Amino acid sequence: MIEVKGFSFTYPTASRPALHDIGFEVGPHELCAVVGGSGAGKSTLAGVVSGTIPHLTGGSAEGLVQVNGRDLADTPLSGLVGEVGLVMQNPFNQISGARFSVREEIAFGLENMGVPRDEMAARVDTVLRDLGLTKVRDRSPYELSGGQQQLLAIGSVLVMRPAVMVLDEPTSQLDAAGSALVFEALGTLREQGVTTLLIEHRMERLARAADHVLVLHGSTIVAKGSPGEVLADERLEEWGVAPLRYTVAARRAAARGLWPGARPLPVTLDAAAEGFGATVAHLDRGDRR
Ligand SMILES: Nc1ncnc2c1ncn2[C@@H]1O[C@H](COP(=O)(O)OP(=O)(O)OP(=O)(O)O)[C@@H](O)[C@H]1O
Repeated sequence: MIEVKGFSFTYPTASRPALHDIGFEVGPHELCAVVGGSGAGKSTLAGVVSGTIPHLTGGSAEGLVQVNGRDLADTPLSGLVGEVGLVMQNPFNQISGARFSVREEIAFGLENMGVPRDEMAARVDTVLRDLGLTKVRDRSPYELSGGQQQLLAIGSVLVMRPAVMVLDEPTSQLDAAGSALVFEALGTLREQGVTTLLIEHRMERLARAADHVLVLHGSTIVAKGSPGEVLADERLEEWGVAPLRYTVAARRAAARGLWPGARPLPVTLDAAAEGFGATVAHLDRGDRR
């Protein structure tokens, strides 16, 4: 569970806050996506929820940030191991380089925690299976594709069994196939009850995968709700986020009376196909009369 209330943060050298008076909650089994233009405060938010900001950066913070009921202001970073895990953009930078195989790399954090060998092997096998990495378990991390490397980074965090995962643009360095692997893994996390905060640019995928979407603009949250509510908002572009092509097409159709009036604008291909299908059926009936 993530709970943020009335939270503001200013970096040590900055004259204005990077986050201003933000509040939201994400529960277990929920995936909350964060979108926003450049400089909106997305990575800062990822740092705040994963505990690195302000612990490592300094700066001034006010308000409440809780992870599983623990107030992050009073919790040292070492106390958050196993509570919250952070996965970043570049999978390559997250590989320790200290281990020879994928299996050993995933076990690395557990070794440092002194987890008994049997339990360690069982936990590593489970993560390998859940993320579809079993077949590459004996390969060097450096021989994997970018998508598999990012799965490995996710696995290395997941094996610590954090209740909360924060992912800061985990697919930005990946091609479509690599992104598909990561989004599949996000589905697995959600099934397992992990609370997930995802900063992401791939709107089509997050429109299908997220339970909630937050829009950050000018350091504050300007919209939050379901993907359908938030991503079809006509102010999205003003907030620095490019709308989905399905929404744009339906909005243009609506302006010409070619979108069913009561139907919300679509954010997924399926919803667009249904809406345009209904329009065509309506026009067909009109022709036949
Ligand atoms: N270490 C820092 N010191 C001072 N200011 C910073 C620091 N890091 C970020 N900022 C500022 O905080 C604001 C929010 O930055 P942040 O990186 O969180 O935005 P973002 O939404 O992740 O942007 P992008 O999509 O470009 O990565 C920006 O104005 C940025 O210049």
